[in-house]
Amino acid sequence: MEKPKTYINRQVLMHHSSNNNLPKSRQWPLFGYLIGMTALVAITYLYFVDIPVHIELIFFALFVVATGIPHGAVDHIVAADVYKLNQNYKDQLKFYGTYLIVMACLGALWIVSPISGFVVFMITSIYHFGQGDLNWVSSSLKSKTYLRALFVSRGIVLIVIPVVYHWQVTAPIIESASGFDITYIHWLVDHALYIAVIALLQHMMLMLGLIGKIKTRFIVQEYSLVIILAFLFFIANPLVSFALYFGIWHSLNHFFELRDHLSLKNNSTDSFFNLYKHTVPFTIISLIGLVLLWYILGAAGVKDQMISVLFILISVLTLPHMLLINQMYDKKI
Ligand SMILES: CC1=C(/C=C/C(C)=C/C=C/C(C)=C/C=O)C(C)(C)CCC1
Ligand SMILES: [Fe+2]
Repeated sequence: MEKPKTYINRQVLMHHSSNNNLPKSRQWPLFGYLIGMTALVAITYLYFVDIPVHIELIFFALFVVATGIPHGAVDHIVAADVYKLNQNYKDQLKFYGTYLIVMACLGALWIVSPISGFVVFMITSIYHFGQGDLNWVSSSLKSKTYLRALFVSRGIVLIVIPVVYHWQVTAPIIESASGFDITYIHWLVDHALYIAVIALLQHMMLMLGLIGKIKTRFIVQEYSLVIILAFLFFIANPLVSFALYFGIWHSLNHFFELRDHLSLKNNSTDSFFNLYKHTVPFTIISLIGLVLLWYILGAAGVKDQMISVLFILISVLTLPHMLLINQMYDKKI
């Protein structure tokens, strides 16, 4: 008589925990639209191999400006919520001060040792993307070690495939930022395909541990997502595939998570568009900053260094964002 009881309890528990925490981006019909869009871009690459570079760059810029930058531009609201900050001078100074100090630390590291700056950026990005994608399974898992391993493993798929497999495109960007040419690592270039395939397989294997812990339907969904994303990462220009992932999976999902999380206390963020409105000031400041940088570098005659400066700037700006979001999720776990 013991068996059926345990079974029923587990079913109830699974249903309860996984349904309550299923993020918007994993719910139908949105999940279907996003997967469809991802597949559409992949199929476009499959049939039209020679997509003009300027179209690719426009696509990249569009997503970065529409959702990428804005998803970090509400960090002040997230921090106010996570650290219970008030609108007073002292608390504001605390937030902006800490944010700037973290930025300055990574900036200093980039100057002292560009390779270390780059490595810190890659490791933290891997964790941040994995956490954003898979935090919703946390309430269904007892082992936090397995959860964190899943985050790292997902992040590896998202970063290693586009960066290593497309080394012809990414190596010059990495070299201009870090001073290090990854093509010096011969095994990396010679076995780029194997490395990318292993990056994918390790995650597919680790995800098997989810069986029995979350609904089979959600596991099938998650496998489909990983396979379609990996397919896109293999065949598309890495800037395009990354922008698509960053724009419609990472950033959009982040907005939905924040809307649900923040609206509990703050009714000015209760709808998606209300939250999006809050991103406007810092998004505009970032864009003005970018335009200014372009002119300053142009005037100084070092426009070629735009990519490296931009890359370092992105890493410096995103480190406090990644640390803050980690704190936000840790409070929820
Ligand atoms: C190295 C490298 C890339 C990696 C970019 C990364 C790692 C961005 C991280 C952004 C973060 C962490 C945003 C936070 O929300 C690209 C552009 C794919 C291609 C060129 C080479
Ligand atoms: Fe982020």
